[in-house]
Amino acid sequence: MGRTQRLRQRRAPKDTTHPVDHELDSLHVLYAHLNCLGWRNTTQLSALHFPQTGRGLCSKRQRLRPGNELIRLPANCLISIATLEADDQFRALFNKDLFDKDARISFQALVACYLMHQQHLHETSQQSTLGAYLDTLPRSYTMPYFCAMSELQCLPEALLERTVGQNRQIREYYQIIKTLVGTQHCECCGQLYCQDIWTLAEYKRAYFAVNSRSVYLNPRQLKPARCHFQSLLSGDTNMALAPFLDLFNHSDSVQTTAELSPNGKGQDYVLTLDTAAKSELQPYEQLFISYGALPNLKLLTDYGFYLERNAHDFFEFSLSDIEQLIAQNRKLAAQTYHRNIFKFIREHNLYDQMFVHIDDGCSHNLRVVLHLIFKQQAYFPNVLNQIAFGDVAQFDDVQPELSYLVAHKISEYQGFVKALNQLPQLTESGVVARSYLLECVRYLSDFESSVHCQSNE
Ligand SMILES: C[S@@+](CC[C@H](N)C(=O)[O-])C[C@H]1O[C@@H](n2cnc3c(N)ncnc32)[C@H](O)[C@@H]1O
Repeated sequence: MGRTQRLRQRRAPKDTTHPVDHELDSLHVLYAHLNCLGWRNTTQLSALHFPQTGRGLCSKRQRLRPGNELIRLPANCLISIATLEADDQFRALFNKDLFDKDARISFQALVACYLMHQQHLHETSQQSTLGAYLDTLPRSYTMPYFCAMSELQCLPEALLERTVGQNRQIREYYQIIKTLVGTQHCECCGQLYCQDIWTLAEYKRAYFAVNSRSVYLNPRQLKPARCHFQSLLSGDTNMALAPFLDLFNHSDSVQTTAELSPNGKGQDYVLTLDTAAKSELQPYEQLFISYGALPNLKLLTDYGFYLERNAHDFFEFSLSDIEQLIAQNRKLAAQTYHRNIFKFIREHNLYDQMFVHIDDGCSHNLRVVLHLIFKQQAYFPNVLNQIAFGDVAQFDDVQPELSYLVAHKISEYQGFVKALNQLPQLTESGVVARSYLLECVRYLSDFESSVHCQSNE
């Protein structure tokens, strides 16, 4: 055994593993490719498999502290609007004369097309400039969007709503892309674009690759003065894919900043660690970045994972949750309610932001809505003034109803978990969704216990 290998064996902690061979190969090709583009891996980052998160990044040699740069990637390594605009072959697929102001797509949807375009070049002629990057992308994703139909039937409304929204959006964009590009044949293989190459299944995968791996950019940065795609796009070109940098996983206990910074010749995309739970991160310890102050529902539906005891989590209720509670709870069902109370709440948008937070308690809107439904005795000509300007304490009398609502939700989510457990098998997305539901049950149970602890104090 050589000296390097002995050192490696000594240093790598037992609970991490190196990526498997084919992944290692593609990562090496990517290092080399980025190196040619000017990336110097000054923090000696390396990809490993970590038991909690799967593939992620650590530094092999450096100890990193808040204030240190995590990575400095030359801007020409990013896949941004500048990359798409500079690619003649890709631009030629989109005939400007066919752009329609009533049928636009997001920049994210266009970048997904670019990934498919490069993937096809990579597969058919090995001529993609992004081949090295494409080979490092995950082969599958774990958002509920990719759940089997039988699993979707066991998921709560809040998850389904988002998944259905994503599906609507993806299909709308795909239809527009089909109209623009679909009937063209590929020059190198003769196949029809949307029928054979950019299939809907491929598009979905590419869409979520971009959704879960892109970094934010100021919309004016890296955008050429003349933009072929301008009148096709519905929003800003405020994101980019960042090869290798997109191997950082997310944590709620770090703060990081990202900025484009001049480097003498051009610009670098620099990620800096601002704060972390520890004052120093050791070699081989996983390095995390922050994707934002995101609750678990968003992490699950957009990124396909959730965090246990996520500091940014909260649990949101809908008005129909309260309607269902009334229908199912004998005591509440026996009560009489104002005939138009739900209409009134809907008309005045009082049902927005009805949530509980483990430290902050019940949100103002949820308290007000529970009060209006369960406590307001007379009709309320002046109730909106009271809500906006009145004494908040007057809405404090809803603790029993809040407890019923939380208990109702816990039992509903336990029911969904049970239904998932009864399926003969689960997809990867189904497994992640089931553990997310259990985390929600844990969150709500802890919320309920903390409320009781407070009232006993
Ligand atoms: C930008 S990528 C990060 C690298 C990714 N793990 C990989 O191997 O390609 C984002 C994806 O990583 C995963 N991820 C990020 N943070 C995570 C975490 N804290 N726990 C589990 N998975 C995480 C999710 O699948 C997410 O969609």
